[in-house]
Amino acid sequence: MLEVKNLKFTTKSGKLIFDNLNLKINQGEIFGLLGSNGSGKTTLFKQIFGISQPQEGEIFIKGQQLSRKGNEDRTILKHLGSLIETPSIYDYLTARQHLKMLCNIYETDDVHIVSTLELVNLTSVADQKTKTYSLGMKQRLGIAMALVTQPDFVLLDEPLNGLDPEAILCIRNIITDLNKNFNITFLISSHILSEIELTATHIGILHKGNLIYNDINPFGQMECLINNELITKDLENDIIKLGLKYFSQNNQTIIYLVDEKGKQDTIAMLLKHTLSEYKVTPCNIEHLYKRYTLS
Ligand SMILES: Nc1ncnc2c1ncn2[C@@H]1O[C@H](COP(=O)(O)OP(=O)(O)OP(=O)(O)O)[C@@H](O)[C@H]1O
Repeated sequence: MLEVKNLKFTTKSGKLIFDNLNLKINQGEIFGLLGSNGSGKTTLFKQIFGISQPQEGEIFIKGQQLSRKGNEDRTILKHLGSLIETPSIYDYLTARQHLKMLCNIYETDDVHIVSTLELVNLTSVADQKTKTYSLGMKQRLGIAMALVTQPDFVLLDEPLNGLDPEAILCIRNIITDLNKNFNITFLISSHILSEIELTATHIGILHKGNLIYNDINPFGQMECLINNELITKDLENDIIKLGLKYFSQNNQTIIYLVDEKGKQDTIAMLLKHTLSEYKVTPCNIEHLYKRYTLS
C-alpha cells in the first residue's frame, strides 16, 4: 500500500528530520507511528499526502510513485483519506456541507455522508454551523472527512487530540471495524501509547531521523529479560539458532517470545545453559518506547 524509500529531509534552518528513512505498510495493516514532539511524524504524513515534497527519496502508493514536483498525476491520492494536524474546518459551514464539499472535490459519490456522520456520532448536529462545535466535535468531523470518500488507505495524524474517553473508544472501534470488515489500511500517529497498543497491528518509532523500531505490535507477547553478564557466546549462538528476536540495552538482554512455542523453546534453551536467573514478563509498548528512545 505504501512504500517510502531513502527519504531525506532537512528543514530550511538545517535540522535533519529524515535521514534515509524507509517504511513499508502492507494492505490491511494498522501502522501506529510513535515519536517525540518534533520527531517528524506530521512532516512524514505531509510528504505521503503530497502537501510537502521530499528533497531526496521516493514515495510509492499502491505501487505508483508520487511525483517530486507535486502537481502531476495525483489521482492516486483519491484513494487516500487524511487528517493531518488540525482538521481544516470552516466555521460557517455545517458538518454535512463539509462532507459534501469533499465528495465534490474528490468527485466521489456522496451516498456515504449519512452513515459517516452516524459513525462519528455527529448526526444530531450535522446541520449546525461548525462554529458552534466543541474541539472534540471538530476532531470527529475531521475523522469523518478522512473517511467519507471511502478511501482504502487512511492517514490519521493525532486523531485522538481533544477527544473525551467515550469518543476515543468510538474512534478506536471505527478504526478496528473498518480494518477488519473492509481491509482498510491505516497509518496513525499518536502520543497515547495505550491506544496504539490496542489498535495497531504494526508499530514504528521515529527517532533522530529514522525508524528505530519497525515491526509488529508486540502487545500480548511475552519477553524474557536476562542480565548481560549471564549471556555467554554459546548462549547467544543458541538464541540466534532458535531465530529469536533479541535486543541488548542497559546491561540487559531482552528476548521477544512471539508465541507459546517460542517461550517454551527459550526456557528449555536457558535451562540447557543452566541459567535460571531470567524474568518473563508481558510486552508493553511504554517499556518498548522508552527502551528505544531513551538509549
Ligand atoms: N513549516 C516549518 N518550517 C520549519 N520547520 C518546521 C516546519 N514544520 C515543522 N518543522 C520542524 O520539523 C520538525 C518536525 O516537525 P513535525 O511537526 O513533523 O513533528 P511531529 O513529530 O509531528 O511533532 P508533534 O508530536 O509535536 O506533533 C520539527 O523540528 C519542527 O520544528
